[in-house]
Amino acid sequence: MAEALLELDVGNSSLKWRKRCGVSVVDSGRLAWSELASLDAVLEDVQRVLVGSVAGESSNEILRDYFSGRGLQAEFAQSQVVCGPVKNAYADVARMGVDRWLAMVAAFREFSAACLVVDVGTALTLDMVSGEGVHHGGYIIPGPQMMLQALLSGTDRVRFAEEGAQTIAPGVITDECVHHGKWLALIGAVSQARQQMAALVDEAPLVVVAGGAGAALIAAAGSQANDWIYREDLVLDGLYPVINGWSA
Ligand SMILES: Nc1ncnc2c1ncn2[C@@H]1O[C@H](COP(=O)(O)OP(=O)(O)O)[C@@H](O)[C@H]1O
Ligand SMILES: CC(C)(COP(=O)(O)O)[C@@H](O)C(=O)NCCC(=O)O
Ligand SMILES: [K+]
Repeated sequence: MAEALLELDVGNSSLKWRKRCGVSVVDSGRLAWSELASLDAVLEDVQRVLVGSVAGESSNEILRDYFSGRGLQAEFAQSQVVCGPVKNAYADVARMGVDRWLAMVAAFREFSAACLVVDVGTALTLDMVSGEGVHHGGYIIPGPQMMLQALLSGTDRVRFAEEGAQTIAPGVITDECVHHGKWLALIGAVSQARQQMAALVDEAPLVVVAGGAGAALIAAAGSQANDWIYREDLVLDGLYPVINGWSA
C-alpha cells in the first residue's frame, strides 16, 4: 500500500491542503484557520504530514499541537541553501519564505529549465531560477487584495465596488481604474522581471504561475499569458523533495 500523506501550504490568507496516496491525489481543499479541525475528516489513514508555512511561530505551534493531538508529528519544510541542483541566492536562507523555495524547487524539478516563478497570494513573489537551477534572486510585491486595502486605507476618495472583468484596459470609472490598475501593476512586474531575467541569465525563462490569485492574473494578462504555465499546487509539489531530498 502506498504511504498516505497530508501536505499543507500555510500562507498568510489561507491554508491549502491535499491528501495523496503515493502519486495519486485523493482529496484537496482550501481552509481558513478557523476551519482547521475540519481536517479531522481526512486524517484517518494519514501516516505523514508535510507542512510549508509562512505563518508566525504561534500559528505553527497551533498546527503542531493539532496534529500531535491526533498522533501525527507535522514535518515542517525549511528554506535550504541547496536542494539537488537548485541553489538559493539568499545568504541567510532562513529569512526566505519557505513557500518561495518550495515553488522554485517544484518548478525546476518539473521543467529542468530557466523559470520565472510567480506566486500570487497575499503577496506576489517573483523568483528567477536559471537553466542550471541557480536562483538569481527575486521580488516581493503586495498582492491584489493588499493593493486594494492600501488604496482604501490610504485615500479618502478611492472607493470602489467588486471586480468586474479581469483586464488591463484603461479604466473610465474609479472601479475599473482600481481593479484594472492592480493587474497592470502585477502583470507589468512579471513582464519586467522576465525581460530582466533574459538579460541577466541570458535565457528566456518559462513563466510558471501559482497561488490563489494566479488564475486571475493569467486571465487579466490575456494573450500576453499564452505561454505562461499555471501550476495551482506548485508549493505543495515542492514539499516532498524539500523534506525527503531531491532524489527521493
Ligand atoms: N477561493 C478563494 N479564497 C481566498 N482567496 C482567493 C480565492 N480565490 C482567489 N483568491 C485570491 O487569492 C489570494 C490569496 O491567495 P492564497 O494563495 O490563498 O494566499 P496565501 O498563500 O498568501 O495564503 C487572495 O488575495 C484572493 O485575491
Ligand atoms: C513573501 C511572503 C509573505 C509570501 O507569502 P504568501 O503571499 O504566500 O502568504 C512569504 O514568502 C514570506 O513571508 N517571506 C519572508 C520574506 C522573504 O521571503 O524574504
Ligand atoms: K505568494
